[in-house]
Amino acid sequence: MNKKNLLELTQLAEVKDKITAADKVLLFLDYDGTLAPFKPDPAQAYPLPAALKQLEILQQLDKYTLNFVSGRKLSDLKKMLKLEGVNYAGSHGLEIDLTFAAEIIYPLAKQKIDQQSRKLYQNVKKNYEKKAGFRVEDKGFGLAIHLETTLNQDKIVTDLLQKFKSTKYQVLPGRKVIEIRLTGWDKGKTVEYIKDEIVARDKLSNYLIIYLGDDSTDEDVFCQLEQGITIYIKNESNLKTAAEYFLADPAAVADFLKELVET
Ligand SMILES: O=P(O)(O)OC[C@H]1O[C@H](O[C@H]2O[C@H](CO)[C@@H](O)[C@H](O)[C@H]2O)[C@H](O)[C@@H](O)[C@@H]1O
Repeated sequence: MNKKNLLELTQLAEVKDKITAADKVLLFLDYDGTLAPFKPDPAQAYPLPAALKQLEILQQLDKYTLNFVSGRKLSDLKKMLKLEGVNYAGSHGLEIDLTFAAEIIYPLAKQKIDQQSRKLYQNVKKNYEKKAGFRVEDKGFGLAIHLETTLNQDKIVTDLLQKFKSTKYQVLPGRKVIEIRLTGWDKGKTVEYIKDEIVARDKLSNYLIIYLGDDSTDEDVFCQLEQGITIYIKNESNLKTAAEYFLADPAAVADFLKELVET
């Protein structure tokens, strides 16, 4: 696994050259594990102040457009970041709030969810809400089933995959979490959608996309992005990723954002 640590000088120089050559940088960031260190309670997982400080500066620069893409609910994501003049995508992009759009965009609004899929979703929710060792987060567009321990995670995932097999929902294992969300949309499609909207609105031709993310749902971006800079935030896991570069943790992300400010 020959991944490049972005905070090493050669890598940084490579990235800075690309930034200098572009008229505009579309900077996309995931939230949990990228800007905010993991906490047992999601309500206590705040962005690192050092990262927020740099984001506030970048937001003021004409060169940058800031976009946040998270598995969290849109309202939750906005509450945690509290940044004005930036684009937000919550629920893995199933709810998108663009600064220049009149309304919230729901990419799968037209998709009909059959009775059987709805029923199963509610049953699974109720079932895990009652179980010790689990915490269920209902985000409307999906469930996050948080696990205290990963001991039985594989077995639970297998069971849920079987249950949701012929439904409108997909089951995605993460770090001590299992996400159940609507099929047909992901963070990769979200980034593509937001990029197209910005490019059309600002008539951009010479732009650079940078995406930073830390988990399996961010891999959809790393795999789908045709051009741009992809950065994996490793945290405590290994370097199994399609991203080109890596950073150690949210503190390293804050350092990288500072480098962007200074470029
Ligand atoms: O797309 P992200 O911004 O990375 O969000 C993914 C999920 O993150 C949250 O859960 C994770 O972070 C929590 C806070 O540190 C932690 O308690 C939990 O164990 C992690 O799985 C969030 O609660 C989910 O809704 C997001 O989908």
